[in-house]
Amino acid sequence: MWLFLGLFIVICLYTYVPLFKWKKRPPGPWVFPFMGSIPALGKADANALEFPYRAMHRLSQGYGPIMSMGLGQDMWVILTGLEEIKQFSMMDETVARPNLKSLYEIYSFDRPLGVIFPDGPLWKEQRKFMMRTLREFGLGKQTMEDHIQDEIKCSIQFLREQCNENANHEVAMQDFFNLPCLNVIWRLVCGRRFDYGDKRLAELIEHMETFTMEQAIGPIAGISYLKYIPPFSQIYKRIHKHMGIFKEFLSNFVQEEKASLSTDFDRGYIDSFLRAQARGREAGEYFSDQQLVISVQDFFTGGSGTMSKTLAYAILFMVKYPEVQERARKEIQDALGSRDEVTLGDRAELPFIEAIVMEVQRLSSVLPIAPPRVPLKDVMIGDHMITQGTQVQINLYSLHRNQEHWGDPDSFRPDRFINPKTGAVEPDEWLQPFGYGKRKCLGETVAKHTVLLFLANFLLKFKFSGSKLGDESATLDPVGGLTIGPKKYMATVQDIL
Ligand code: HEM
Repeated sequence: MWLFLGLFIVICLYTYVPLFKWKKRPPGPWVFPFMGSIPALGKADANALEFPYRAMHRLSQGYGPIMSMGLGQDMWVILTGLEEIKQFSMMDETVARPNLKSLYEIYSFDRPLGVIFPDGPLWKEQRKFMMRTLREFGLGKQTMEDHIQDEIKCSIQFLREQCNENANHEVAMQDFFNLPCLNVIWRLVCGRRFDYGDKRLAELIEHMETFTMEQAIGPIAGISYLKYIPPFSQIYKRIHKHMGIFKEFLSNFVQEEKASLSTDFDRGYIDSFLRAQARGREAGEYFSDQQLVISVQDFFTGGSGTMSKTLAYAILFMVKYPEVQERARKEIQDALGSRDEVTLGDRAELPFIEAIVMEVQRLSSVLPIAPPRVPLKDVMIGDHMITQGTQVQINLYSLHRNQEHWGDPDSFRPDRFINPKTGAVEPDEWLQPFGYGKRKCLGETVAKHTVLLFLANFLLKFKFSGSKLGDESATLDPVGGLTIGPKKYMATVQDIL
């Protein structure tokens, strides 16, 4: 009994004392031993574990755009206001990531590699290389568009086959874009694609989603001792196993690509990286095989699921708002005349489609919280100081649901992005699905083009409506963890072209 009590007190002190190193913290809820601010999160949102970003957003409405709270044995700052996020994201001192040991064990050979999680010289060098290489490959150029268009053609055929499989022409659309979007990334990585029937493709998605769609991954990554406590210990082991298989697949693939490297041209990112590796020191310090494997993994975990979940939400909104779907289709038909393929060259004629994509990105917030940061020295944001070493969360969901700015943040209203006088689509600074500043998403252009081209071409070829079987499951509530997407929903798919 005394031993148990003693142990409890030691754990409480271990988790509580570090929280009070920081005396004048930004406003925030009470912090309790062991539990930190979890009671306040639970009070703000009964489903706080499922939707932590929503619980934080609700709390911030009382505490303001810079809020502090205790999570695990650390004090965290949550940024939810546009000015605060902009100021913080533009500083050199705030590009670093916290030391997420459990995450590196799961994700990247026990240390931060790739581009999403490292910082310092490795991140600088590799981010620059990735940016340059993606640009050379044709981000926003014809080669990339050709790849996307070809994948769209394959997936249109695939949807036709699926909807003809049953008399009601119903398809579970929440996962439909997983395979095509993984292929868009696969082409970027090596210039090739998988056949949709290839079992490896479905397996890769399963391994990856064990990580990206796990609700508990945020707490496991951020609170170092959770991996020892059930049920988190089992979850940790499961994700570790799946990501191990995923990395092994990529490692083997990288070795095969190395063996067949041609001297004439780069098939994809892997070839460009291998060529830089062969050039040695003049190319940079960090061109190891493991760095390549995790960079490729970053493309998949950062790019594939985010695009496919955005598209799955786009179709769900089309089902829920048939009048928006009809107006969008008419805009496409008017722009194309007798042509039957939407290209990027048609964009100027498709302001409403662009507005729909923006509104879908705002309401879905498929990556609701950017990966955490840690300032390398004390920084002033607004009137508050964030002390060196404090973990910082940038809550993008909060920007997208800000009541004051949007007025009706929970309504689906693409016209909010259309200028009523000119009819042109206008970006809004409060829409930041790709993050802001020095660590902004590297795949923004690929993602924007992919989502727009898929959606427009699918709306031209198919009409989507609710399930004839009276399936009520088409809710807008999300599932997931780091990345979120719609729950399972059936759509009736009518082939119209
Ligand atoms: C709809 C699709 C996408 C969304 C919503 C999205 C969103 C984001 C966000 C919010 C971040 C974090 C920014 C920050 O740390 O402040 C990020 C980082 C990143 N994204 Fe994306 N992304 C998408 C697609 C892609 C694609 C297609 C790729 C690759 C081709 C990609 C590659 C990356 C990489 C490498 C980073 C890390 C950048 C760094 O830390 O320096 N993303 N993305």
